[in-house]
Amino acid sequence: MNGQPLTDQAAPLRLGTRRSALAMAQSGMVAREVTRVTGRPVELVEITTYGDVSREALAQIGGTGVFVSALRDALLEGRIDFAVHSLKDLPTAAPEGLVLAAVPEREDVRDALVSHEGLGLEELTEKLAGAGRETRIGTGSPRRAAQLNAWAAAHGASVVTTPIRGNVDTRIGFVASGELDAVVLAAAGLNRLGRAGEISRHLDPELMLPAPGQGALAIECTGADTALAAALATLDHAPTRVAVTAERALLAALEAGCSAPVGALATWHPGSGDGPPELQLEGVVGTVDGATLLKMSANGPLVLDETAGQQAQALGHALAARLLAAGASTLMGERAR
Ligand SMILES: NCc1[nH]cc(CCC(=O)O)c1CC(=O)O
Repeated sequence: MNGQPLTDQAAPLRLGTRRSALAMAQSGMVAREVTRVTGRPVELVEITTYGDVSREALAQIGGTGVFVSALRDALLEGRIDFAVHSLKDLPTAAPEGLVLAAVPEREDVRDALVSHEGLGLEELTEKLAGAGRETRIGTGSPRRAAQLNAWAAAHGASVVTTPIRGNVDTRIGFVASGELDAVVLAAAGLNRLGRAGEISRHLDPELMLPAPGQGALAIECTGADTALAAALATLDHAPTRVAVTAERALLAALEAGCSAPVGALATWHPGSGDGPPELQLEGVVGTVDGATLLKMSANGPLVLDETAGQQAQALGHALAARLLAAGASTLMGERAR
């Protein structure tokens, strides 16, 4: 064999990551997996992204990869060997010069409520209504606000959604301090931080469709090191990759960014008889005040072969076309073209 010199093989691989507790936790998990499949040590290289330093509301700055661009620059400049992102923070446009080497198996896709006294939405709003006041729920996400407000309207509950930002401690801190009655966070994040015990209730996707790609990670590299790309590819989980492909195709076709009030969830179901499994894609678009929620689903048999990605994209595009025909773009607000 005349592969790379031994010293290179033994050199640590450089994993680029954001420095938040959540990013470090999920990057640490990926690092252990990469060491397992390559036999090489992995060192974490902390990169500060614009999303980490800007105090602007995400709804204002989001949609253009504010958590991602600095990591991609580091990849393209050769300062790191691969990057780990939360898939839901990745813009849908494929970046020049980079490959999505792997989408590992997804964590819990659901959003979670962390509330005063651990109450569920119904009990919480009823209790506070009894005390003569509205329920204040913190979330910086228009998608979550839209669906919370729609739930409140349907249940005759008085809910006020308040934009918040910050890391998990900051957000949960608003509930602990009594400033807010509840906050909504991704269950996957709390699980990966070992803080699942702080979840009061998981929100059923019926009530709260997650963000496209929620709960999944993305491992990105340049592909120049083909041996590394091949090793990373062994961490790919095809059912997850195909599901998030459908969700992201829907998002892309709606021309919505990660900060738009759009939810999507693709789930696998057994096919009929001997047929292939079915991929079901649900999508929601709404107004932040929850006055209108447009919710639709599409499904189709899908074989997990080399055309699976295209089939999933077609499913996402078809659902987007139906949502747009029903007026989705008006709901999301006029977009620059
Ligand atoms: N927008 C920030 C972000 N990106 C990914 C997650 C959670 C983890 C995941 O979805 O994989 C979070 C925090 C949150 O939504 O509570």
